[in-house]
Formats: sequence, C-alpha cells, structure tokens
Amino acid sequence: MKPARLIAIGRLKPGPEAALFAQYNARLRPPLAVTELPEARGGAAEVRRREAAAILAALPEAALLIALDLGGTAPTSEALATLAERWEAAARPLCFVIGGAEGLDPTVLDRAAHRLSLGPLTWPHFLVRGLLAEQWYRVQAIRGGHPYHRAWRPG
Ligand SMILES: C[S@@+](CC[C@H](N)C(=O)[O-])C[C@H]1O[C@@H](n2cnc3c(N)ncnc32)[C@H](O)[C@@H]1O
Repeated sequence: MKPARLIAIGRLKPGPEAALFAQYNARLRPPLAVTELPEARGGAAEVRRREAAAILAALPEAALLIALDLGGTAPTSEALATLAERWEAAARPLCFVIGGAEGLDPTVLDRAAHRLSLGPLTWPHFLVRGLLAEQWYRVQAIRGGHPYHRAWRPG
C-alpha cells in the first residue's frame, strides 16, 4: 500500500477507541500517518467552518482527499480495494478526513475526490478512526490475497 494520511478532528485519549485504532493501524504497511486537529467551539455551523479551515490548511496541496461522510457512497470491502488501486494510481498523496461531532463542512466535502460512507448509521468520530483503519487493513489483505478477508455472501 502507498502511504496515506488521516486528518481527524479531536484529540483521541487513551481508551478503547485509541486501542482499536492502534491495533489495526499497526498492521498496516505503512500505517496511516495521523494529524489530529482540535475540536472548534461555537454553534454547529461555526464549528464546521472553523474545523474546515484547519482541515484545508493541514491538507497537502495536491492531496487526493477522501472524506468520511454519511452522505457518501458505501462500497463493499472488495469495491473499496478497487477504489484504493484507482486512488493510488493517481500518484497524489492520499488523505482521509474524519469530521467532528458536527460533521464536515461543505467546503471540505466539495474538495473531496470521494465521499466514503461506512454505512447509513452515524458512528462517533473517535470510533470511525478504528473502523477506517480496520477497513484499510482489510483492503490490504484483499489486495495481498491474505486470508484475513474471507469473501462470503449467503446464497
Ligand atoms: C458523529 S459524526 C458527525 C455526524 C454529523 N451529524 C454528520 O451528518 O456528519 C462525526 C464524523 O464521523 C464520520 N462518520 C460518522 N459516521 C459515519 C459513517 N456512517 N460513514 C462515514 N463517516 C462517518 C464523519 O466523518 C463525521 O463527520
């Protein structure tokens, strides 16, 4: 896998969510490089705007941005593996973004090359880090033919 960065709102304290992320990120070759940005204060729209300014400032200029967003498309793990190949072929720094409690501002969503949903349920942003790391590890397993991923669907 090519190197990828994760920009995430909030400081993840030691606890189950941090352990989950660390467990899967340690299996990734290479692991996701994480940039944490502080949660903004204010009304919901103001929080989104301020966090968006920080996200866009932290983003490498040529980055291929993948926004974790409930309103995005929710691929199967196999389809995510295919998307990963396409994203890597673009030869741009791959950067995932996870929003805060108020979600991502439209300026970030508009900048995204892809809006990735992990399904229609709303997950806490700190848990999304672990879910993303697990799926990115699964993508690595799918691409490498590793038995961690067992493709099976009920007939
Ligand atoms: C608590 S959620 C924000 C909820 C907010 N009302 C919204 O609609 O985006 C915090 C962040 O976690 C991520 N997230 C939560 N659930 C998700 C899902 N099902 N798919 C993709 N990302 C999700 C998104 O990046 C979101 O900005």
